[in-house]
Amino acid sequence: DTSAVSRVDGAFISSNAAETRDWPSVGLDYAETRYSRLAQINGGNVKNLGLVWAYNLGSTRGVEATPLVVDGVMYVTASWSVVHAIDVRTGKALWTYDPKVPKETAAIACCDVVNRGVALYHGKVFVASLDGRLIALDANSGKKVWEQDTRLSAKLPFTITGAPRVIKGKVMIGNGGAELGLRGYITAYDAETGKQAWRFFTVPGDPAQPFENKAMEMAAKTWDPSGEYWKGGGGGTVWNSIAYDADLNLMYIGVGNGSPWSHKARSPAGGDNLFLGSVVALNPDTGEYVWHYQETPGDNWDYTSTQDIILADVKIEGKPRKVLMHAPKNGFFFVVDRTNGKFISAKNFVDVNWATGYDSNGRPIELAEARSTTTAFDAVPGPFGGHNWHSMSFSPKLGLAYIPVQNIPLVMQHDPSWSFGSNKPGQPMSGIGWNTAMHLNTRPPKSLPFGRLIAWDPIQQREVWRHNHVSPWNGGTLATAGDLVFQGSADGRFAAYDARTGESLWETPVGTGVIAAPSSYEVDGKQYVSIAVGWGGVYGEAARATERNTPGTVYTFALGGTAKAPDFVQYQMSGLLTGVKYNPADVPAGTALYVSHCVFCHGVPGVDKGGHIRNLGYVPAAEIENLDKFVFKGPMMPLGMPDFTGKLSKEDVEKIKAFIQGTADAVRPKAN
Ligand SMILES: O=C(O)c1cc(C(=O)O)c2c(n1)C(=O)C(=O)c1cc(C(=O)O)[nH]c1-2
Ligand SMILES: [Ca+2]
Repeated sequence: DTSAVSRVDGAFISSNAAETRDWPSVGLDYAETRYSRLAQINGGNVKNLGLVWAYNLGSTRGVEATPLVVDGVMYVTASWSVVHAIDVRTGKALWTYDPKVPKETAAIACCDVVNRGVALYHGKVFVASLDGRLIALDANSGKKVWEQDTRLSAKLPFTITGAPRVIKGKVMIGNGGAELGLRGYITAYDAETGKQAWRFFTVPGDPAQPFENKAMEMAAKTWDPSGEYWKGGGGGTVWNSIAYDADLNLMYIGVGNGSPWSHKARSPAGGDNLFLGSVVALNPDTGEYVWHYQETPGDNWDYTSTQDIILADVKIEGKPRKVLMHAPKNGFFFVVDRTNGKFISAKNFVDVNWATGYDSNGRPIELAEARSTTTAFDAVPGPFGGHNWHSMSFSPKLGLAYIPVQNIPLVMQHDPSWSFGSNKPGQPMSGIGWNTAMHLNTRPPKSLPFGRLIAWDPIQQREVWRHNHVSPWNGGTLATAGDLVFQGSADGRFAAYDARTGESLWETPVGTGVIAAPSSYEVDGKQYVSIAVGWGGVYGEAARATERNTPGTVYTFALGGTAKAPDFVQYQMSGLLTGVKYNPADVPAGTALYVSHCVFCHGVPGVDKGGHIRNLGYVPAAEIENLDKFVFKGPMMPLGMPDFTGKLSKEDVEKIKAFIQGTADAVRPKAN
């Protein structure tokens, strides 16, 4: 019943946490545990789990949302921030809402046209749209009640992919865009009216202007103004995690990477660059700074700390402690005292080569080569992170966190020729506004890709078990009181594991790669598990691990479910490109242009196999022969492809063609 959302408020979310019959906020509870206390589905019967219904979201790009469910109604988002309200009892739509995001927004979205879900409060559904709006909908009708533009300016590359959270009647939302160049912040809006309550910036602004608050005055001391970081914004976007402790009246935000990535370019004399790569505790009533813990001082590797923050009460050396747990991109698992931000412990959960560990003050012990400004560094983890936004969960019963971890190799090298807004061939995606001040893969990476699900003991700081996946970029996790861990995978399966041992207990194909996290809830006394699938996210644009390409779909499972899965769609790709005429002398210049305009979406021609965006080494030759017709006001613009008119010349396009066909020729197996 959609009217049940009228009962959702802070007390509802807090009391639901005891039994978790509903799933009323994106991380399930304010502590963001993603631990369902339902145990009807358990290790003994999970093999009888079956499909109850599948719902086609009608999307072809990444789906990252966790389905929220209250009283048998599901609220979930698809690509392009489209909201679907679904009746769990029938699997049918109650309403949908399309915020009609302009398609050209895709060009300023670093990481796919994704959305991680909605928030519910007092009869409203809140969604943040890719183009930077926070929208309140009537939960009954799906009609818009209010809308706010959260951007500082429509001219700046603001996007939103994250789910809002409602804390004490205020809707909290940050944004993305630090790859292109922004100053990060989080804003609170009144849930009823949409009126802005407060805004907290995460990095200092233009020193010619007064500081907004004492926290900014403190932060500014850790930046070198000769880098003129405020011109590009400095970064520190709050694009994913927000947790809340009602007793302490503190909310915790995860702060993103530096903009540009290169520390040297951003802050030439060094400095920690607060609050990049930090967890910051704020007063939710006022947005005032309370404390911070910086996990990556002086970020130089796109090491965001926006990964999920989980709050837990644990015993450490016999003493009960209120902690937060965090596994950010930088590869270390952190346990921090959430009352005061004091470091407790950190240990790497994947191999890392930028630091050997953390000292007792919570500072990383770095390796000098990781900051070399003259040589290339095979960063492990790389900018994709040892763990990205794919949600972790925590079972308080077993004391284990379940983390989708990975390595995606990438070599980084400081680019001394970069200046803010420069667009030079070879600067990664600078043609659509990226500002990394790093060259990438100037030589092939030596580290190897992998993806795993690990169970991590935060007290002992050690891995308890691991399950190896075939590829990086697997889905978020759900832990349950039935001692199960649910997770979807890049190769298109949804599976349950024994939460104690990691043993695979059940799995089902879901038609495409999975990146989102599942949720679990009870309707009419029955426990359900739902997962929204849709391959994509930043890695999934250009790479994939399954031959299936089924549209975005929500699958809902229960014991004894017998529904038939929809027909799965095969990924269509042409053979390796052949026959496009080109001048081999154009290949080097074409390579540099391809890097500055095409590579993050289309991958390396003939090497990558395409994600939800096609690899240009595997398209019909006629399309590459007519490449100019695709890059200048081309037919893919309605799908989000940028128009390169005025950015590339006809000659540039010839050079890019040379690179595409030349690379395809270079990788073609030779007949002997
Ligand atoms: O710095 C930013 O503002 C920002 C934003 C986002 C985003 O909003 O999705 C991502 C990232 N950075 C990022 O570094 C990253 O690895 C990433 C992956 C994804 C995704 O949805 O797959 N988004 C983002
Ligand atoms: Ca980033």
